[in-house]
Formats: sequence, C-alpha cells, structure tokens
Amino acid sequence: MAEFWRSRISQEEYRLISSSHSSDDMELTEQLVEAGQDHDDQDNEWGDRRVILVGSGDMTRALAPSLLRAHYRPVVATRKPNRARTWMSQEVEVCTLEEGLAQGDLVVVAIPAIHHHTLPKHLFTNKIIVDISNRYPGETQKVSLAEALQEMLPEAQVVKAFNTLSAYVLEREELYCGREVPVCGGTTFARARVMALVRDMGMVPVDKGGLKNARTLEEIPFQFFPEWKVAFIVTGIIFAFFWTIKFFRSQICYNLQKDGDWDWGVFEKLPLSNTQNALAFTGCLLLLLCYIPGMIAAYLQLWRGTKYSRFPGWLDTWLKSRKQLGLLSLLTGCTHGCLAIFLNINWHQAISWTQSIYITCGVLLAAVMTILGVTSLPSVSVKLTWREFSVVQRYLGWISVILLTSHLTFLSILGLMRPLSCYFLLSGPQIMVPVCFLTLMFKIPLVLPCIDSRLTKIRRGYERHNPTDSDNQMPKLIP
Ligand SMILES: NC(=O)C1=CN([C@@H]2O[C@H](COP(=O)(O)OP(=O)(O)OC[C@H]3O[C@@H](n4cnc5c(N)ncnc54)[C@H](OP(=O)(O)O)[C@@H]3O)[C@@H](O)[C@H]2O)C=CC1
Ligand SMILES: [Cu+2]
Repeated sequence: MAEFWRSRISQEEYRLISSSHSSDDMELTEQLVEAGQDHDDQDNEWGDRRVILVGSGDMTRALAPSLLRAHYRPVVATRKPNRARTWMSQEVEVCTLEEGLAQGDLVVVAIPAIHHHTLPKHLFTNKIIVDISNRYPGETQKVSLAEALQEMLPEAQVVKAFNTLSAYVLEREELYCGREVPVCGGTTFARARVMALVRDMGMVPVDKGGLKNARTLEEIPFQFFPEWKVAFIVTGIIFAFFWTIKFFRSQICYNLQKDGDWDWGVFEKLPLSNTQNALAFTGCLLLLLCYIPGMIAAYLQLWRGTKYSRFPGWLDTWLKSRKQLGLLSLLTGCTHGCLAIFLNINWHQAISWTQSIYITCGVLLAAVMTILGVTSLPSVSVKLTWREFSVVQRYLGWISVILLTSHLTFLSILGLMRPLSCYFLLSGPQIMVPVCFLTLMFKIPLVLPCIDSRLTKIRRGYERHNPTDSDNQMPKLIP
C-alpha cells in the first residue's frame, strides 16, 4: 500500500482492510493499490495526495479550497479548462478530463447525475470514484445514483460521500469542521481511503457499509427535521388540548352559565387571550416532559438493578426527544410571556404580593430556560466540559421545574381552590399545578443519599443480580 495512504488510514480501518476475506475485494484492492503506487512513482512530492475533481461547478469550487487547506492537491478535470481557470485559484491545477484523470486514482465526480453517462468510461478504470451526486426534488429512482454510476463504470470503485453537505457549507471551514460525513460503497480499502480524506479535511467520517446503502445516504438531504417529528407532534397535541379547554371554559361555558343573551364579545378573545393561555400551559407541560423520562429511566434502573438492559422503545424515543421538547418549551413559554405582558399587566395598578412572586418566578424561569436552551446547542455544548454541561443541565433543569411550580401556584393560588366552574372541566392551573407537584414528589426520593448512591453505582456498571457474571459482555466499572 502506498506509504502516504498507510499513514492516513486509521488502525481500525487498516484492521478492517486486513481482515476483509472477500477475494473480489482483495483483488480490487490490489489493483487500486498498484494504481496508487504508479502515481507515487510519477511524482513523489504529491504522491497520492492528488484528488481529481471532475467538473468545475459549485461543488468543485467549494471542495478545491477545502482540499488545499487539508494539504491535498486538487486537480480540476473539466471539459472547458480555459473557462474554469478564470474562477479557480492559482494553486489549483486545471486541465482537460484526459490530462486530469491520468494524474491520480482518487476522483470526485462533481457533475449532475443526469450527465454521468457523458463521462469517458475508459479513463475511469481502476479509479476510486467519489460520487457526491444528489437527485433533484421530486425525482424518483429505482436504484441509487451511486449504484447506477457503479454499473456504468464496473472497473472502478464507487464510494458515496459528501452528498450530505452543501457547497455553501464546504466553503466555510467553521461550518464543516467536526461534521459527520456518511461514507458507503467500494471495497473496504477504497472506502477507508475516502474516509481518511474526509478526516483530513476536518470532518468525521461515518462508515455506512456497502454501496447498497447509498439510497439511504441519498435520502438524507431530503429529510425534514427528522429528530423534531416527535416533539412537534407532542407540542401540537398539547397545544390543541389546552386551547380547547380554554375555549370551552371561557367562551362556551361562560355563555351557557350566564343569564340572558349569548355574548359574542367573548369570542374576540380567541386569537390572543386563548392562544396566550394555551401557549403558557403547553410550555409548562413540555418543560416537565423533559425531566419526567429521566426519572422514569432512573426508577427503571433501580428496579432492574442494572443499566445494561434496554429501555422500552417509547421511553428511548422520549429520552431522545428531550432537547427538542425543551427548546419548544422555551419557544412557547417566551411567546406566552410576551403576550401576557400586553394582556395582563395594568401598569398603573398596584400588584399584590402573590402577583409579584408570580412575575418574578416567571422572569427567572425564562432566564434559566434560556441558559438551558443555549447550552443544549451543539456549537455551545462542545465548548463545555462534561462537568459544566451536566451541572447546567441537571441542576438548572430542576431549578426551572421548581420555578415553574412556584410561577403556576402563585398565579392561581385562589383559583386552585375554587370549585369546578365549567361542569367537570378543570382549568389549566388546576391540571398543571398537581402535575408539577407530582413530578417534584417523584424526584425527591431520587435525591435522597441512600437512593442516589445506589443509582450512581448502577450507572457506573454495578449489577444487583449478577455482579460477577463473566458472560456479561458489557464493560464494568468499579462499583
Ligand atoms: N451544489 C450543492 O450544494 C451540492 C451538489 N451536490 C451534487 O454535486 C454535483 C455537482 O453539483 P454542482 O457543482 O452544484 O453542479 P453545477 O451545475 O454547479 O456544475 C456541474 C458541472 O458539471 C459539468 N457539466 C454540466 N453539464 C454537463 C454535461 N452535459 N456533461 C458533462 N458535464 C457537465 C460542468 O463542468 P465542466 O463544464 O467544467 O465540465 C459543471 O460545471 C451534483 O451531482 C449535485 O447533485 C451534492 C451536494 C450539494
Ligand atoms: Cu407564565
């Protein structure tokens, strides 16, 4: 294997290559290695560091500078070198397809997939082809674009990569550094080589296996907030629930229970007052929903006496949606705060002591939730140490639940005791205050030293039923 690539490919990838038993795979790997050595012999200074970029469009213009920054040598192979030279930097070599493809064996095909058939097939023999293409929105395909390209170029190794990034991102080092780049296809060697390239460019390659997975990679750019789906649905349902309650209590019940004509004036409150009210309780419940699954998980681990058994699927999904639920809680809570200022406060009237506590708790809650929201963003959380992150998320999280409980209790301290005014329909505070207190009640046992130390032991790997089981595959820490 060419020395340069041997040093770029990580030990884990090298182990994978060496342990690959497929004879086809090994044969193709040998051919590719030989091709790499040929190029090394041609020019020792650059050796395998040349990356041939086919096409001179947006992606080539974005990839070339990022390759230069990673100390690679981009060579642009284009149909129109004279035109391309005018927009490429001096350090980038620009040449014809024939000249470019003769210079190296790592080739990025950066032309739209509909033009793949125009590529001169004979020039791609024994090359590692990086296919970055994406289909256009609305286009359907039976086989992935990468598989179609592989079928067209059977004597090359097609590896799918970079299609999940945009030219805009690739132009900005601060945006692409640390990004995950899924890579699939080719022989293990070809894939490892592309992964090493991705890593040298400052990104994190993720091995997605064979080329049959290219279709999944080609779907990624069309995904629409996949991690937010659950949180959006839950928020919608909760908002609809509280909005309906408010509607029945303030508009329907009010009219049914009062004497005289139907008062249509109260319906004017629907867009502002009802929405503000529903947003407030949606924010409250979403905040609690961030902390309840962690508690359920803790009780489950205490009951099972181990952390090595899987949580049920619903709990797993719930745990994974906590960040999104928290950010949506911040959004709905702040919107409620802004609307409430317009609706409720009469600046010329003295406020009671319960109101002043309610307002102070509300403002503090907004501040604490903003810190929680900001620190949950990846760009901020990567800059925090593990201890800083866990202290902020854990302690400030529970402080926000305490502030929320006080905010709600002092908002409606008298209203809570009032008998049910709208048949059996509870008001927002009548629902939420007990839920807040219940959440805090279930949390208290978990912070008691005897239970907390037991949970800490379990989370460090201690198992109650089988503390010395040698069959256990999971690594254990000292209890
Ligand atoms: N733009 C983006 O943000 C992203 C693009 N991609 C993918 O990267 C690939 C390139 O995209 P992009 O750079 O935006 O495309 P552009 O349209 O900007 O450029 C494509 C290049 O392809 C070549 N080309 C155009 N028509 C033909 C043809 N008929 N025959 C042969 N070559 C042709 C041209 O290069 P020349 O004239 O020099 O030969 C042209 O500059 C596409 O497959 C796209 O799906 C993937 C992720 C993001
Ligand atoms: Cu409030």
